[in-house]
Order: sequence, then structure tokens, then C-alpha cells
Amino acid sequence: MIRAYGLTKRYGEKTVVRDLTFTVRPGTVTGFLGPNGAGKSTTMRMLLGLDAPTSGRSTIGDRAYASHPAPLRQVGALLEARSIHPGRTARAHLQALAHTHGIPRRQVASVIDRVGLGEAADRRVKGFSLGMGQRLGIAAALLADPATVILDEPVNGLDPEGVLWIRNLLKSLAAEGRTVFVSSHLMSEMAVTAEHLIIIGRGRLLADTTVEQFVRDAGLGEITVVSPEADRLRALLAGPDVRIEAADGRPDTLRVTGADGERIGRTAAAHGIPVFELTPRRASLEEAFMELTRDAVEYVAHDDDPTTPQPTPTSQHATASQGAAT
Ligand SMILES: Nc1ncnc2c1ncn2[C@@H]1O[C@H](COP(=O)(O)OP(=O)(O)OP(=O)(O)O)[C@@H](O)[C@H]1O
Repeated sequence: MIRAYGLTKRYGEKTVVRDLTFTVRPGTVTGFLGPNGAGKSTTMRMLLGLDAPTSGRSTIGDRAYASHPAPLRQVGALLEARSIHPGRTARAHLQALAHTHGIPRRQVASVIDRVGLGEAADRRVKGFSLGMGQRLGIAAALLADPATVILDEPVNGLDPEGVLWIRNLLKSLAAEGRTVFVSSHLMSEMAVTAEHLIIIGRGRLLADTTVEQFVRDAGLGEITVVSPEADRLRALLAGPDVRIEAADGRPDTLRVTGADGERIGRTAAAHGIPVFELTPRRASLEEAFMELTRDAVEYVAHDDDPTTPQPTPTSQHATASQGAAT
């Protein structure tokens, strides 16, 4: 179980994580979603004790990460940057890690097998593809058989087979009763991998919900109405909260937002207007995610705008990411 209580991180004038409170439960995959720069990596680094929060605190398994006597056994993490000696083989890298942390050697063979690195285990890491490197990073995270697994953008840059592999691995780790917290900026990927979603934008919590609920709420509230008397219906429905747009090139079709199907149907019936179609439009998950995070994305775009004064130099970010190796 991961708990964050009012986690906040400021760099100079800029607040990159703002008062985040959430719980990540065992037994399910929880997706940590947000557009680029939303503060996901910074939050994960705070959970892992790699960055100190400006205020707030967090626990993993009821203790702060740093106060665990053997943190690797409690939490396995894969952050974005890797620092593996390129001349070492994958097996040697894992053996060295196991040795340093007092983990039985047999665990090395077990994680190599689990991440499907068997044939590559005795090759030097410098020849590894991105996907193999990710597998090795995950093997290292799982080495001490941790109760909690935290992975930052594990599918970034992977081919479809690698993406599918990670998806199944995360589900199996959760099915074993572990707490699995995984960040992504891709809603479509999380929708098929996670059961629970924590969505942030501009460092703030935007949603803490199940995927199922998110899907249910994904309707954008727009209804397509087809009627041979569309103009009359349009005049009757018009109001301050109702937006009505004509469909391109189709004079019989309206797109109505702000009035539900019942109201449109009853209005049409009361005035004897035939309605041939009344269809609520469901947004795709990606659209719903973009809608939810739109303001956050706009903020980031302005932030990157060279004409806008930069509150913090981006080079500092690069330094922080490079230091994120586990
Ligand atoms: N050490 C730092 N100094 C200054 N700003 C930082 C530092 N680390 C991160 N930031 C800024 O904090 C914001 C959040 O960054 P973070 O990497 O946590 O976001 P993210 O959601 O993980 O995004 P991405 O998916 O792009 O990695 C960004 O605007 C980033 O530039």
C-alpha cells in the first residue's frame, strides 16, 4: 500500500507537485497518468525518498521508504534513467545487486526467467536494445521479491510485443497481491492495463477513479440529433446553457451539448417535430483524458514557449532525471 499525504514539491518559484493525497492499494494495477511534465516522475521520486518533498509525506507499507530496514524488499522501482555498467552482463549486474543487498543468488535466475531475458542474460549490457534494457531494469526491481512495484513509464519506446509483455507482467504482479504503481502519459495503454487511475495535471490531482468509472464518465455530453425540422428544433432548444452546432454539410443534423436526450425528445414531441436519430456521443478514452488535462497541457505549452520567462532552467530537470537511476 502506498499513501501520499499532501505531497508538494517546489523548485524555486515553481510548484511542480501540489498537495497530492492518494492511496495505491495492493492487488490491482494503478495507473499514474498525466501529460508530459505533469509531475509524475517527481512524485515517484518523492515516494522513493530520492527527492525530499517541500511539504507533505508518503508511506509505502505503512512506513516512509527511507525508514524501511531493507527497502529493496519492500519496494522495487524502475525509474526513467538507467545506470548499468555497460561492460557487465545482465546476470553479473543482477548478481552484484543481489550480493550488495543480501538477496539469495537463486533470485537472480528466477527474475531472469520471469522477465524473459534467459538467452540474453550472459551478453554484455552495452549491446542491449531498449526493450532488453527495460526487461533488465524490471528484473532488478523484482530481485528482492518486493511487495510494492513502482515503474516510471515502462512502455516508453517499446515495440508492440514489449508493450504487451509489460501489460501482462504488471497484471500478474498485481494478481500476486502486490501493489503496482505505474506511470504513463498514454491513456489508451493504461485503460487496458490498470484497474485504478490516478490522474494529475500541472502537479495537481485531477482524478482518482477506477478505469470502469472513467469509461462510464467519458461521455462528452454531446448528442447528435437528426430531424427534418432541425432548424425549428434548434430554435426551441436554444438557451444560455445549451450549445448547438450544425453538422457539416447536413442541414438535418444538430450536435447538441447542455441538454440531455430526454429534454430534446420531449421538446420535439411537444411540438410535433419528428426525430429520426438521437445519439449520445461517447468520447474515446484518449479524448476524455485530453479534455480532463487540457488546461495542464496548455500550461506546459506556455512554459516551453521561449517568449515566456522560464521560472526554472530546464537543465536542472535533466540533471534530476539522470540521477533517477536505481
Ligand atoms: N530538479 C528540477 N528542477 C527544476 N524543475 C524540475 C526539476 N525536476 C522536475 N522539474 C520540473 O517539474 C515538472 C514536472 O516534471 P516531471 O518529470 O515530474 O513530470 P512528468 O509528469 O514525469 O513528465 P514526463 O512524462 O515528461 O517525464 C516539469 O516542468 C519539470 O521541468
